[in-house]
Amino acid sequence: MLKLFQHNTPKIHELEKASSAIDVRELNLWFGDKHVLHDISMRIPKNKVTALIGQSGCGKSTLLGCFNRLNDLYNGCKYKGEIVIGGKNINHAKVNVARLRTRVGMVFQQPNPFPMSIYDNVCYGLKLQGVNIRRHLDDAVESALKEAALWEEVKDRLFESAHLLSGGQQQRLIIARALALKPDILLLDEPTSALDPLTTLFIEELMAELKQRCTIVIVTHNMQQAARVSDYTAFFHQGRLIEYADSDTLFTMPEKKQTEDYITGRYG
Ligand SMILES: Nc1ncnc2c1ncn2[C@@H]1O[C@H](COP(=O)(O)OP(=O)(O)OP(=O)(O)O)[C@@H](O)[C@H]1O
Repeated sequence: MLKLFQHNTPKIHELEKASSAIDVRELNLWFGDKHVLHDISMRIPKNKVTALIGQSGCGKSTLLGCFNRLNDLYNGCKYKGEIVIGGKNINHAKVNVARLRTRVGMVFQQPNPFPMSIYDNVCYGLKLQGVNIRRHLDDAVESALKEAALWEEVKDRLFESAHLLSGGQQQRLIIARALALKPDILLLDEPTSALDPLTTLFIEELMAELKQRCTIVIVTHNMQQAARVSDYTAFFHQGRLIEYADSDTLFTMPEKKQTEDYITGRYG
């Protein structure tokens, strides 16, 4: 198995409850009549990278979107069950969803910078929050771009359009935009599938750095990537959680035949 990073990861059952960043309890989700997620219960550990894997359509992105209530945007979506983040059930009707989304940032497959400068992209969320002191914005932009390993490449062109950056730079800019809000959790939905192999490695190394300061949940179709970057991996099939373990165990000694068939490419 290809490994970039040393994981040194405790087995899933050894994790203390206190170390969970996200605690999913009996989550079910429907789009209209279609039952998409079935009785999902799992604890996602703090300051680790957790990968969600499984065949196309098994519900990975939908589950990821549950962690910042993204599915609320779709008519006909309903869900039952709890998702506890920071001690609160985020599925509760009274949760402030805008605030939740600043604590739980999200990065999609296609980099989607706003049509504005690099600087304005990074501080967009902060300005929405009412931060308008120039020195504070400058500091936040510099620090987020440094965390996203982009500062050295853009420090002399902060006021150029973000659309002039390469695909890999744009994806790091989107990560910087999320980091500027100091999220506790970063959700990455196939963040490298539109990028070349070298840029992909660069972003993977960045994840290893970022988990020091926030919890990362990544959806990926790339088994090597999941094995390289994640501490824990959850395998889904048709909306059900089939197996969840530390990545070393899941990729070398899966318990379930279905998991083995998937990771060895026998289906999916
Ligand atoms: N907004 C929506 N409205 C209706 N059905 C949806 C919606 N979003 C997703 N679905 C359905 O829910 C199921 C799970 O989709 P989801 O995108 O979560 O799967 P996935 O595992 O992330 O797939 P992929 O790997 O192809 O991205 C699919 O059957 C999909 O068609």
